[in-house]
Amino acid sequence: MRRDLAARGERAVDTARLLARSVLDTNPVPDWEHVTKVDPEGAKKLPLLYPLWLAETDAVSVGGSSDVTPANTAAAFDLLAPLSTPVCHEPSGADHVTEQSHDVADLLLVPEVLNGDSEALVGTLGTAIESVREELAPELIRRKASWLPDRVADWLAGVATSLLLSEAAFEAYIVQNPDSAAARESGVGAEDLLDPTDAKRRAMAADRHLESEIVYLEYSGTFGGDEAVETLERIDGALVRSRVWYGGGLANAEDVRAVREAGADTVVVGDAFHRVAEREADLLEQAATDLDADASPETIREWVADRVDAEGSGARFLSTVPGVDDPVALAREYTGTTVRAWLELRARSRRAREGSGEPTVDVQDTTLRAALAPIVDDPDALAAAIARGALAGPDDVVADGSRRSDQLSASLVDAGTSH
Ligand SMILES: CC(C)=CCC/C(C)=C/CC/C(C)=C/CC/C(C)=C/COP(=O)(O)OP(=O)(O)O
Ligand SMILES: O=P(O)(O)OC[C@@H](O)CO
Repeated sequence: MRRDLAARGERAVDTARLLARSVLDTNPVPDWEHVTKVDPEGAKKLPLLYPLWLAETDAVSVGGSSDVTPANTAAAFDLLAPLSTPVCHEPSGADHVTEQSHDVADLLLVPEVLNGDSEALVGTLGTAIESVREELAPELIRRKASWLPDRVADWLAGVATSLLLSEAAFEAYIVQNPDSAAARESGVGAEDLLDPTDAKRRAMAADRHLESEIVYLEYSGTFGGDEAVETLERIDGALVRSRVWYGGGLANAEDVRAVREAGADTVVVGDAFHRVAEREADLLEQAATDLDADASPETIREWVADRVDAEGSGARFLSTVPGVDDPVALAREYTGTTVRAWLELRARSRRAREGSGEPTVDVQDTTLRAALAPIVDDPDALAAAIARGALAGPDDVVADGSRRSDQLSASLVDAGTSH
């Protein structure tokens, strides 16, 4: 009798849960329109004033499928932690999840590939869960409460592991570009690509069986075109709870509109953002040759206007953000501020080296600090972190013990000699 009652109670809870899943939006992943993927690998740089560009996106996701390490992940989080924009962590290996990544990230995104090898579906995930349960969580509890009896500490480690996973959002990837690093890492070959009908069926399985918070159509590095649009249209309306994310090759408003109209809730942009930093490195070098350290804002504005247009990387990145009305004007504004900030930092860094010999830069009353003030809570700390990042050469040890970063587009290490 008691068992009957308990079973009936449980069934009622299940029914309520099912009903809630279908009627209410119980998905903890916000309905973001635009996510920028920041790859921590050293070859992928950040623009010097990355907080300005990233203030336009709804969320940042830190992760990449190759050459990501615990160290470059930590360095990326050091730079991104002070932003007001939400930051997600998308690890591609168990050891990328650390106490720091957990503290800084607003959301843990766990990839599982629906059309790759079993390692990329559940193998790496199993290894990661084991490592959290048996290493990360016990270490954390030992550090925070070394006095706890072993059995209690072990029980708490189990609870902490369950909590981490219950708060995570699972991403069911459909990887459709066999030439991408993501495909190589997840064992997706040409024979594994899915046509729109099969993609929809697996998306439905991910939504209703795996309960994945995100179904991610991934063309990493290339735009999926008509095939992606057709797949999204097929998936659209078939899912109950999962958000649909599209990523791959987005660098203009037209393609963004096409995938959004086809049913993508969120577009993810990676390469187009890192290209802003790539192009910026050359531009700053040129600016240091063409312009005086104390060039007026007007002179800088004209210099930038001659070099930044709709085909430039800044405008292309901003054109992928649905809320940005005039990408060229905004790209000119951000690039102008970057050039001013850079010329100023170079001059200050040179003066500091000539004076005390110390490679430090005072960021008070700088263009850098002023540009950050409206968009973050602690502009002093962030300006100092950026200046430090630009000052740190690949072999420098940063005096205050913070991690080195070679992720910024430009370095002040060798920049103090001209002008
Ligand atoms: C649960 C915890 C603690 C950790 C999770 C660890 C897991 C499950 C990692 C998943 C490994 C995996 C399946 C990796 C491949 C996933 C993938 C398609 C990533 C997308 O990579 P991109 O961000 O596109 O990278 P690129 O831009 O470098 O191609
Ligand atoms: O780098 P791109 O081609 O923009 O792709 C974004 C993202 O889907 C990669 O995981």
